[in-house]
Amino acid sequence: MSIEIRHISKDFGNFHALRDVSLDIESGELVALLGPSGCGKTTLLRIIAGLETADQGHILFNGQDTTDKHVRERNVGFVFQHYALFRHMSVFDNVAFGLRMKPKATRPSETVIKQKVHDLLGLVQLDWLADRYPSQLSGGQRQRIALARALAVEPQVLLLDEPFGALDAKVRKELRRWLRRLHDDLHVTSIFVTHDQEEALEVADRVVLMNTGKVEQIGSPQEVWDHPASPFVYGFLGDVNLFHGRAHEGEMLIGEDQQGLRLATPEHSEVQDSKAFAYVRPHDLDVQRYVPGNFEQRGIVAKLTRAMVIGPIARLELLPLDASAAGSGDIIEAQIPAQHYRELEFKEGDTLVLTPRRARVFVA
Ligand SMILES: Nc1ncnc2c1ncn2[C@@H]1O[C@H](COP(=O)(O)OP(=O)(O)OP(=O)(O)O)[C@@H](O)[C@H]1O
Repeated sequence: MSIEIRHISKDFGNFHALRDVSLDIESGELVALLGPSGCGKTTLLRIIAGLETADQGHILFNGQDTTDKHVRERNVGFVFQHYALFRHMSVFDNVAFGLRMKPKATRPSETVIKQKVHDLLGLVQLDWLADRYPSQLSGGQRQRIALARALAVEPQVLLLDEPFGALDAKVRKELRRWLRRLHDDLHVTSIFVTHDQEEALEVADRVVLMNTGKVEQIGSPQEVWDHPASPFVYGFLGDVNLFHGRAHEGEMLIGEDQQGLRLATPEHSEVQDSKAFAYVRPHDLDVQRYVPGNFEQRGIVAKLTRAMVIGPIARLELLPLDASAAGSGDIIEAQIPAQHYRELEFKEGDTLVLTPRRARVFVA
C-alpha cells in the first residue's frame, strides 16, 4: 500500500503542530520519522492512522483519499512505546484478539486462528511463550508480542510509535535489527517514529527529518548523513562542531589572526563578506601540536582540556584560544585513532591546532 501525505497542517489552539507536511511513501517501504521531542512526529502518525484529523490536507492510501475512512477501515496495525498488551490475557489470546473481534462474516474459525497465532508467534520467535501472561515477559518480548498482535489482522500499513523507546540500549539494538529482518520478509509498508538518529539510520529505507512541525529533509540514511540539507539536520544527526566566521567569494575565514583558517567553499562563490557557519564532525578534524610563529600551520588553535581513550578511539575536548572561532565557551570535540593519540604524546593542557578535513558551510 502506498501512502501520499498531501499538505497536512494541524494546530492545537495557537500551536502549529504540523505545517504543510507533504511526503510520498512507496508500497513496501520502511520509513522513519525522526526529530526532536515535540516536532510533530506522533501527530503525523496519528493522522495517517485516522486517530486524529488534520486541519488541512489529505492522506491517500493507494491513491484513494482516506479523509472519510474510519480508523477501523484503514487496515492499519499499530505498535506503541508503552505496549498495551491486555494484562489479563495470555500471549496467545492477545495475538488472537484482533482476529476474534472481526465481524462474524470475515472471522476465521478457531482452528484457523490457532494456526495463525502460532505462525505469528513463530515469526517473532516467541512461540514458546504462548501460555504466559504479559507480566511474565521481558520488555523486549512484550514489544515483539505487540508486533505479532498488530500483524495478526494482516494490516496493509504498520505504524510504530517509538516501539523500542522504553527498552535498554542493548535490547533496542537487537530489536531494531530484528525489525529490519522482519520487514524484509513481510514488506508491509511501515512508518516508525523515533527520536534516536542511530535507530532511524540503521533500520529505515528512508528517513524523514522533522523539526517544529515541518519536514527538513527526506532521503536515504546515506543521503541525509552525507548531505544534510540544513544546519538543523547537521546538528541533529550525530555530534558536530560549529565554527563561526565570514564567507567571501568562495572562501570562509575562521579566526582573526594570520594563522586563521581558510576553508574553500566554492558553493558560496557569489557571497560577499557574509556571516557563515562551518559544521565539522569530530572525526573530520585533524589535530597537530601547535608551533608558535609557524605561519604555514593554519588552523584553529585550542587547548586540550580533556582526553578519553575509549577502545580504538581517542576523544579530545578542546577549548579554542580565539573565542570568536567557536561559540564562546564552547568545547570543540575531536576524535582520532587511539593509536595516533598515543604516538603524538598529547597531554592535557597542550596547545594544539585543528584543521577540518571536511566541513559543511552555511551562510547566514
Ligand atoms: N492533543 C493535544 N493538545 C494540545 N497539544 C498537543 C496535543 N497533541 C500534541 N500536542 C503538541 O503538539 C506538539 C507535537 O506533538 P507530538 O506528540 O506530535 O510530538 P513528537 O514529535 O511525537 O514528540 P515526542 O518525541 O516527544 O513524542 C507538542 O508540542 C505537543 O505538546
